[in-house]
Amino acid sequence: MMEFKEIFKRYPEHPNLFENFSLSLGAGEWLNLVGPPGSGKSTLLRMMSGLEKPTSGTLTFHGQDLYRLRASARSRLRQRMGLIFPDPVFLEGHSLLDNVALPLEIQGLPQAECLTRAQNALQRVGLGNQSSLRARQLSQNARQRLMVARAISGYPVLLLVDDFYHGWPQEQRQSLENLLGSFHQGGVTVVVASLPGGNLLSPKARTLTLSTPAPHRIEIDT
Ligand SMILES: Nc1ncnc2c1ncn2[C@@H]1O[C@H](COP(=O)(O)OP(=O)(O)OP(=O)(O)O)[C@@H](O)[C@H]1O
Repeated sequence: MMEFKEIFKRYPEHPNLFENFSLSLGAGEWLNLVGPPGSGKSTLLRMMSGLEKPTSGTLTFHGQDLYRLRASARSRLRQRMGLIFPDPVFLEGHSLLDNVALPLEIQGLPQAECLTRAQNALQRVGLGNQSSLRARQLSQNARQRLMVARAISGYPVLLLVDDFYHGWPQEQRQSLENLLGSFHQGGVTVVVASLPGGNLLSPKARTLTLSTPAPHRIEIDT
């Protein structure tokens, strides 16, 4: 479903973060992406999500070259991804329901369906009873759960998760693990980026280790 071919990624202070990097991600796969801080996990996730253009190389998603598409076509393709990243941006003065439903409406789905999907997604992350609260009223933890609701409401085929859940109460982490597991069981491809030992990593899945120092080429452990 996703293919990195001969990808190079350079930042001014990191001129060879990824160098001739290739990776194939199969449909329905769960990939653990593990490495210490600064090893490039978030950069790799952002490249996958269509938000960070590689310096060179080809990145295809469902056979389409993500970074050679026009912006509008790329954002249509990105609607098939669910992003669970740190520091989400919300409509702070709007309700939780709006925050999940409006992106679906922008995709052109009928309003009634958007509202039903949004309410169901909020329910699944434990915010079902708070759907009329404003986003700005939420605790940090609840904001992260709101982001998960937004990510799953679009019925993604690919979930990209930057694991920042170390501080979560055990019960909520377990429920996020279960939620990701149930999506994966339903055929969704999942990529989890985490520090070594992260809770959301699947022990049965393929692991890509980004060790430091870069450059990263192809280093797949199983
Ligand atoms: N937008 C950017 N501009 C310049 N350099 C960047 C940018 N994003 C990342 N980097 C650099 O690339 C390297 C990898 O960063 P990245 O955030 O991808 O690593 P990470 O493994 O996700 O780290 P962490 O676990 O701390 O989030 C770092 O040295 C960082 O300074």
